[in-house]
Amino acid sequence: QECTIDSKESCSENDTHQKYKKEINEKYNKYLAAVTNAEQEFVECNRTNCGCFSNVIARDLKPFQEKGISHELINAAKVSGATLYQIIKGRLYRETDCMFPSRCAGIEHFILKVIDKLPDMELIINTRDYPQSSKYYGNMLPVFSFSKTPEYFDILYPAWSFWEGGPAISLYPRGLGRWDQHRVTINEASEKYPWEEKESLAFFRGSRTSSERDNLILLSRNEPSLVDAQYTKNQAWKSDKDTLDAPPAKELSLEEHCKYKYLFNYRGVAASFRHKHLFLCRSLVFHVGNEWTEFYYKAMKPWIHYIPVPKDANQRELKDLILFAKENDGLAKKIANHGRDFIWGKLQLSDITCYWKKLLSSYAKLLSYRPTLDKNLVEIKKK
Ligand SMILES: O=c1ccn([C@@H]2O[C@H](COP(=O)(O)OP(=O)(O)O[C@H]3O[C@H](CO)[C@@H](O)[C@H](O)[C@H]3O)[C@@H](O)[C@H]2O)c(=O)[nH]1
Repeated sequence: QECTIDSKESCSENDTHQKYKKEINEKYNKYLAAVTNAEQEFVECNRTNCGCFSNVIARDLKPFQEKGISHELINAAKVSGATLYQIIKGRLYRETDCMFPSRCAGIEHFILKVIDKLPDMELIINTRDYPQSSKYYGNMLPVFSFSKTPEYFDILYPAWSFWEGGPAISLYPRGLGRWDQHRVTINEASEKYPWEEKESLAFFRGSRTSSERDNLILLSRNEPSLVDAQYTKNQAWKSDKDTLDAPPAKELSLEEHCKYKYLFNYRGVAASFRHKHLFLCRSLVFHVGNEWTEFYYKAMKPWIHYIPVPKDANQRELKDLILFAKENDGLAKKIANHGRDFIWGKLQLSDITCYWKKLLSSYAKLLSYRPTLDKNLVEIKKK
């Protein structure tokens, strides 16, 4: 039997070490080649008129271009958890009921900012986490959702949590939100913990909304000097089983995340709101999986702005990627700064407003009828 890292029986101790060194070198070379490749292909996007994200609007609206969006299609798109809105003569109207009132408020905040520049239209906004218009079953529906995978037709809009309505945890009892304020406080924390003074640990705190997170939690239990990743409670927590057979960890603020060099981002039910915050720490973001996205993810590039991690990475693969970052500290710092500069410079609150305006203006052009005011709706006014 051949001596390999996984079948160690026929190895002498020296053999195993040599084999491991060879394998890890090959892996590191593969990662370094990926960096070189990404750097050669990378073109900085232009923020003017939300140019970094326009291609997402074009992509999401394209399927509806040929036939346009009829009144019947809008009616069909009234799926559960989705809310009908109308914009008529520069005023915003909505169904009386919204499944998640603070999410609706977080959406309305932005629409009201640009309302006088928008033509008449009606639209269906899904306030649940999960997208609604599958490419594999049912009809193609013009539903607006904050997150999706390539398997959905949903039209992406900037999440409510840029303003309010994000997940409520004990640290943020009114819900994560106010991106403008988090930007300032996390930026301050990043200055308090510059790269050279950060702890050389991989870090994660969050609840078990997806089992994809398990391998990092297990690696942390096996190698606490490399990773500190622990599950916290969420509202669905009933027993230690829900935190992978360990007591729930204490929550740590997003600012406190900045103490650590390597921050992991995982999907939850859909994309996770932690994603944009992690970059502000000027820590290196390890972004796991590439299926679940929000509107701005596509503009960020693997190996340029973050370290891409396969969604099914086992403990060994996770460990190798973290070790790679530790061994290549200058490169790790460069990617961390690049990711931070993107989010700091190109994902400002004004970019969110800009995206909403461009998205709704482009969407309205696809309506094949002139909407008239539905008397059952209520007017939503600026607060
Ligand atoms: O110690 C902690 C624990 C959590 N958080 C933050 O709290 C939020 C919620 O975290 P978590 O409980 O892990 O939930 P997620 O899985 O990230 O998000 C869930 O909630 C979102 C909004 O409801 C959905 O969009 C996601 O798809 C869903 O998985 C995130 O922004 C975390 O960064 C902290 O800041 N410190």
